Amino acid sequence: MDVIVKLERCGLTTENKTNIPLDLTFHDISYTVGKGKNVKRILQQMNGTFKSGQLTAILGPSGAGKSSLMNILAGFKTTGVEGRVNLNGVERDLKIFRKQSAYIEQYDHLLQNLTVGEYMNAAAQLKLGNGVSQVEKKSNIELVIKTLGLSNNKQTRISRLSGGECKRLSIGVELFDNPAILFLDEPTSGLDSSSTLQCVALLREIARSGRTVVATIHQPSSRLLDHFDHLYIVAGGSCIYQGSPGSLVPYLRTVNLNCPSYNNPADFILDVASGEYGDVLPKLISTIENGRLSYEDPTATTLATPSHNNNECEGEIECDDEKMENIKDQLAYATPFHTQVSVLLERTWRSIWREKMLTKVRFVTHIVFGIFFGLIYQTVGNDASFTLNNAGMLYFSLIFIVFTSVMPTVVTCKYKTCAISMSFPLERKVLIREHLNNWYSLKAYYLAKLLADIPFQIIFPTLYLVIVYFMTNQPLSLLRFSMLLCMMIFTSLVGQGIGLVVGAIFDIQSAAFMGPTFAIPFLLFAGFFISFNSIPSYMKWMSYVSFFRYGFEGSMLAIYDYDRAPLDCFESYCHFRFPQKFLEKFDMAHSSYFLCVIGMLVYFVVMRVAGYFLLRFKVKSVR
Ligand SMILES: Nc1ncnc2c1ncn2[C@@H]1O[C@H](COP(=O)(O)OP(=O)(O)OP(=O)(O)O)[C@@H](O)[C@H]1O
Repeated sequence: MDVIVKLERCGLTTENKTNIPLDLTFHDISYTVGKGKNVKRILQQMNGTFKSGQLTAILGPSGAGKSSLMNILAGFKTTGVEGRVNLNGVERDLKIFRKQSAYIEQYDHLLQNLTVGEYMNAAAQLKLGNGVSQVEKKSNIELVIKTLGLSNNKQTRISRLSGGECKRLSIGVELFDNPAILFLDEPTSGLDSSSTLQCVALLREIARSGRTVVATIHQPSSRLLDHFDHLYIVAGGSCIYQGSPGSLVPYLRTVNLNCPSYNNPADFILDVASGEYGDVLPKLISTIENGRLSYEDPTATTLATPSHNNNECEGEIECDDEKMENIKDQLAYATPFHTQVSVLLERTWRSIWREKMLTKVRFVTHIVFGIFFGLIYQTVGNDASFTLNNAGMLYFSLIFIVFTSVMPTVVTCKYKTCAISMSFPLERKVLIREHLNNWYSLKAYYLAKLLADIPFQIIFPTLYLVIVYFMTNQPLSLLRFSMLLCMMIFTSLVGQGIGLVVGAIFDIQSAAFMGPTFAIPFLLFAGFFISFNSIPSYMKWMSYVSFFRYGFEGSMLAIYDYDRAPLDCFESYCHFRFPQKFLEKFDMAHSSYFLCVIGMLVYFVVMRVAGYFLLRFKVKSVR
C-alpha cells in the first residue's frame, strides 16, 4: 500500500491533516510518581477506547486519577507513564498528535486584556496558517463565535466575561485547526446548571462533527449524563465501567449493585467507587477487564453513537521513515516562524496598550528619580572635590536601572498581563497551554517577548540619563553621553535578562523575592565598594562574572577616560583633580571600555539563552 494512503487512513497526512476522525485506544496505561520509598502508583494498567463522533465523559471520585489519565492521553504527561496509546490502531506519534488534538484545561488561561474578537483573531492567524486567506480566516472566526454563542461579546474584554463564556471561548479558540481529538479537564466546573448544559451541548455538537471529545466531569446530574455518548468511570486508578450512560445501571445489576429508582446513576456509581457499597471495586474492574471491554446493554435506553471512523489501520504499518519525518515537520506549526513572532508581538503590544498603568508608573518613576538624583548630585560632574559623589551617582544610577528592569519582568499584576507582558510567571500558563496545543513554538514566543520589551529598556534609561546627565553637570560631549547611555541600556537589558531567568525558574512570589536578591552579589563586586585589587584573590573571579562591574567600569571610563581635561577645583587642594588619578583609585586606569561592552554583550546573550532553555525545561517539566 502506498505510504501516503496508509498515513491518510491513519489520519497522518499533511493535507486534510486534522479532520480525519481518530479513534483513540489505550492499553495498559500505568502512571507512577516519586522515587524509592515514596513511589506512588496512580494509574494501574488501564485500557479504554474513545471513538470519534462520540462525547465521552471520564467520571470518578476525587483523587481517582481522572486528570492524570486525561493528561497522559492528551500527551501532556509523559514521565512515569507506561503503556500504549493508539490512534486508529497505530501507535501515536506525540509530535503529530499535538497537531491532531487540543487540550483544554480546567482553568481558563487566557490573556485577560484582549477582547474575544482579538483573541479569536490571534488564534485563527496562528492556527490556520498562511495558506488560508484573510477573508476565509474572518469567516471562520465569525462561524466559531456564532457557534459558541459569543456574537454579543466580540468586543468584550476577556476579563469581563462570565465563567461560562470564558469556558466557551477556551473551547472555541482550539477549534480553528479542526483538531480530531478534544480533551477537556472539568469543562463544567464553576458553571451553573444552565451554563453546564450549554457547554456540554456544544461539546456534543463538536463530537457530532466527527471529532473525538473526551471530558472529565464531576458529579453530573442525570439530565447531563444523558448528553454523553460514552462513560468511562475511574476508581483508584483503574477502570470500573466503560459503556453508554444507559447501560450503566444494567451493568451494575450484573454485579448485584442495584441503583435505587429515581436515583441519579452518576451519584450511585460515585458512591460505589468511593467504597460505600463495600469492596466491590476488584469485581467491577475484572468484569470490565480494566477498560478492555465496553458494556452495552441491549435494553438500554441510550445507544452509543457509532464511530465516524472508517480508517481503521489493520496490522503493522511500515512507514517510510523519511516521509514520516517530513510530515512531522510540516505538521509542527501551521504558520512560519516569522508569522508566529509577528502575531505574538502584536498581541503583546495590544496587551501593553490596554494595561497602561505599569508603563505609566515606569515612565513617571524614571523622570521622578532622574530629577531626584539630579537634585542630590547637582553639579558634582565637573567639581574635583566631589568626584567620589559623582562615582556614587553613576553606581546608584546603575542600581536604579537594573532594579527597574528586573522587577517589571518578574512582578505580576494579578490575573492580568501587565504592560510589557510583565507577568512572566502567570503568562507562562497561557504559554504552556497554547504552546502544547501547537499554536506556536517556544522560540517564537520568547523572541516576541524580548522584542516587545526592548523599546522600553531603551527609552526609560535614556529618559533618566538625559535628566541626570545635565542636572549633574557631566561633560558636554556627545561621545561621553552616548558611551554612558550605552552602558545604562546594556544594564537595563541584562536586568531584563535576569528577570526572564528568575521568572522562568520561580513562581510569582518567589520570583518577586529572587529577582532583586539575584542582583545583589553582582553589585558587591562591581568595584565601587571594594576596588578590584582589594578583593581577596580567591574571590576575584566574582568580579569577572559581575555584569555590574562591566557596567560601572564602562560608565566610569565614559566619564573620566579619553583624555578628559582636569576638573574644576574650588578649594586649595583637590586630590582627584586629574581624572586619570581618580580612575587609578578604582583600579580602572588601564581598563578598556571596549572590553566592558563585550562583557555586557556576553551577559546579554547568556541571560537570554539561559532564559530560553530554562523556559523550555519548565515547559517540558509540566509534562
Ligand atoms: N505528582 C504527584 N505526586 C503525588 N501524588 C500525585 C501526583 N499527581 C497526582 N497525584 C495523586 O494521584 C491521585 C489522582 O490524582 P488526579 O488529579 O488524577 O485525580 P482526579 O481524579 O482528577 O481528582 P479531582 O477530581 O479531585 O481533580 C491523587 O490522589 C493525587 O493526589
